[in-house]
Amino acid sequence: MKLTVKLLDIANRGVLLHSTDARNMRVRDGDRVLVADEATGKTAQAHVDTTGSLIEPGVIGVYRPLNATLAVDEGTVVVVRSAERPASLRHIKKKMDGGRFTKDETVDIVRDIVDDILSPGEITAYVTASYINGLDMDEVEYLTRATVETGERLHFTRHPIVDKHSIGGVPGNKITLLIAPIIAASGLLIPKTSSRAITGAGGTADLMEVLAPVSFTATEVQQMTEKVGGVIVWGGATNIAPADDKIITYEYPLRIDARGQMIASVMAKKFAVGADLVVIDIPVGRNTKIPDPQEGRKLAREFIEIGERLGMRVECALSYGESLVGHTIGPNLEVREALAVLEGATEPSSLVQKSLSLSGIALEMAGKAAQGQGYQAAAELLRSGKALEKMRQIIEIQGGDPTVKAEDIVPGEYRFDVRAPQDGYVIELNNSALVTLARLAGSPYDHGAGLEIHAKKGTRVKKGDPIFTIYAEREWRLERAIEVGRTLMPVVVEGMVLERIPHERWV
Ligand SMILES: O=P(O)(O)OC[C@H]1O[C@H](OP(=O)(O)O)[C@H](O)[C@@H]1O
Ligand SMILES: O=c1cc[nH]c(=O)[nH]1
Repeated sequence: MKLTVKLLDIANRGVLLHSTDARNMRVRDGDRVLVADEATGKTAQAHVDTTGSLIEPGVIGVYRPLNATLAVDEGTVVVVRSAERPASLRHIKKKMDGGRFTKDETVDIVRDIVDDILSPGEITAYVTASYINGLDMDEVEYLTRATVETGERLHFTRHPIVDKHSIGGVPGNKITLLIAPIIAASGLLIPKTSSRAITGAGGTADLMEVLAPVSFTATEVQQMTEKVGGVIVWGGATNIAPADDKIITYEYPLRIDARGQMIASVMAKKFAVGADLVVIDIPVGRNTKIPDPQEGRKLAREFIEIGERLGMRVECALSYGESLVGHTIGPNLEVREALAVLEGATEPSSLVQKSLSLSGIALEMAGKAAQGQGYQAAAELLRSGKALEKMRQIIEIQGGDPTVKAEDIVPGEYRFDVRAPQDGYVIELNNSALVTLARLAGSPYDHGAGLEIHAKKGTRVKKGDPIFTIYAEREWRLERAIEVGRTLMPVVVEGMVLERIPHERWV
């Protein structure tokens, strides 16, 4: 059918048809059409929305991303016809039924995700099918390679390129803000790209954004890394492994991290930046992604195997994930805590030790420290202030204020202290419930939102002592967090039935 173009500023790969035209073409909402500009021969596939009022029959509303491909002007007459569903939908259905993806099927799916051919619902179906039925090592390798090949890669002349990645799953995991500057301060190159929150209340990209912009092109990432030794940027803005960030967008609401998807997601980003040496942090423990250490060891071997297949040397660290790293959850609170350590604070020991241990492994792998001396070498880079100086250079080159101090970074103005209802010992801090409260308080979008824990596991508390404080930038969010907190009660004080088991509220 020939329709006249009206350009619409809508940010998804779609078109708007008048319901009369749609009916005549036998297409419905959510179906696909092929739009062709006969003058230029350009064609593009798009999802259909229909309307009875926003446009007239004979007109087609072309959304901005589609016009990025079509490049038609307002008023152009284009040919529109119904398009069949992409093959990748059949592959997703196959996984739902327990089948295995072939290499080509994996490429189809990843390409259709990157090119916005698959709708949000269809990508969620892909993530869910992979989450339920899993991926074997070949499927993970295909997925890793396809995720790399559909994006840009960095090519450094200097080697080795070092990188680290946490699979996440433990709240407060702000260690990259320490590890990246320590590694760079040692003279090694670390082009660190991070994702935003997946299952937590603040991904490293969300944290770093407090200090400096995190959206850069692949070329800029390479140039900045070559200049100062390292960066901490948001992978989703770089076109490095573009499928990764799109898939993570649909894992976030469900708070899932499909296992095989996770391995491929992490290893694709490491491979795409040209990493030679990679340290993977695998938090294990209740309420993490890997509750069982045995499962953690298996996952570690799989990371190492995929590294072998792609030519990267990988070492993994199973880390304590039973309770949060440090004492804070949420962007400003976490950045304040990490910056304080760079400035010389020796607490919280969980944050310092985990950061130095992982940095130490990287330094030993790169030959910057003898076996077993990595921790000490990292500690010296921290103690000497070299890591702080390097972090200032990273902040500056990314366009932030290099003179920022920890005390400058403050949490939201609304706060509520959750107090111990009775004397006793804190015997549990439920990670998942803490994340739920932090998200309810507004984290990571409201940088000032989050939690500060005053009494970690094993701490003796008296009736009335504050156990943790909830911060928010908006009063109604604080109220909501308090309300839900009353039922979720993420802290158990010995001898008190504080841990009700409500039906979990997902946010
Ligand atoms: O939200 P959850 O699932 O905890 O994990 C996601 C976080 O873990 C990784 O951190 P890093 O890049 O190694 O610092 C990712 O990049 C992301 O920031
Ligand atoms: O970057 C990450 C971290 C955890 N899980 C992912 O899928 N990607």
